[in-house]
Amino acid sequence: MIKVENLSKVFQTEEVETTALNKVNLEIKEGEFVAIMGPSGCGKSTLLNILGMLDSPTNGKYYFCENEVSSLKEKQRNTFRKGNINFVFQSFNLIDELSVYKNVELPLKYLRYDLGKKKKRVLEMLDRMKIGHRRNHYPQQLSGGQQQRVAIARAIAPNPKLLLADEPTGNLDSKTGLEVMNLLSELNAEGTTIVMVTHSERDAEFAHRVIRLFDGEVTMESTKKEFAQIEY
Ligand SMILES: Nc1ncnc2c1ncn2[C@@H]1O[C@H](COP(=O)(O)OP(=O)(O)OP(=O)(O)O)[C@@H](O)[C@H]1O
Repeated sequence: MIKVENLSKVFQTEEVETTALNKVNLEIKEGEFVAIMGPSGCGKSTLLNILGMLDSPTNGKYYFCENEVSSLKEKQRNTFRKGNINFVFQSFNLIDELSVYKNVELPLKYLRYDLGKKKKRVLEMLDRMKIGHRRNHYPQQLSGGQQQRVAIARAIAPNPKLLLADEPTGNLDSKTGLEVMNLLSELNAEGTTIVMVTHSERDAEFAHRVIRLFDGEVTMESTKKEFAQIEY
């Protein structure tokens, strides 16, 4: 599904040049659950943003479902991303002015789902995330775990091929975080490919594979089994 070749990203400001990613090579197969780990500033979010086509690399190639997408213009990238890739963030990123129902409905509106299909899908996703009983609430009236469940419902409503999660449990207590990880794991078992940035060794245990970054370079990839042996 994903192939990245010699991918580099350099941020240039007036005073400094930062190499956030340095010749990264990696492949992610359809159906995988991959965790990206590494110390603060090593390039995890930059990589996730490029995989999610929110940003483009300075050098190198990015193939998504065998299409070379790194050279696409922003508008083309946006079109390509819609329906294919969606995100879950540490800070939930829900729209405070919209109800839970309307938040989940939003991506389907952009994809021009017809009315009946849209309603059915929103209700299905809310039930799936066990938050249907709060559909008329607003984000601020929900707990952190409930907000993240709404955010996941919104992310998966268009049935994306790839779900990208940036520290999805970062703002949650341990028990609620575990619930969210179980939901992500279930979604993965049902076929959604997941790439997740995390600082949590516990959350990484849910992944099939861990990619470790250090100073913008991949330093180690391990399978779940090897990872378990290394860490414990
Ligand atoms: N828009 C930007 N402009 C300039 N430098 C940037 C920008 N975004 C990221 N960087 C730099 O690129 C490097 C990698 O940042 P990135 O956010 O990808 O790290 P990270 O591994 O996700 O860190 P953390 O775990 O703290 O979130 C950092 O040195 C950061 O300062």
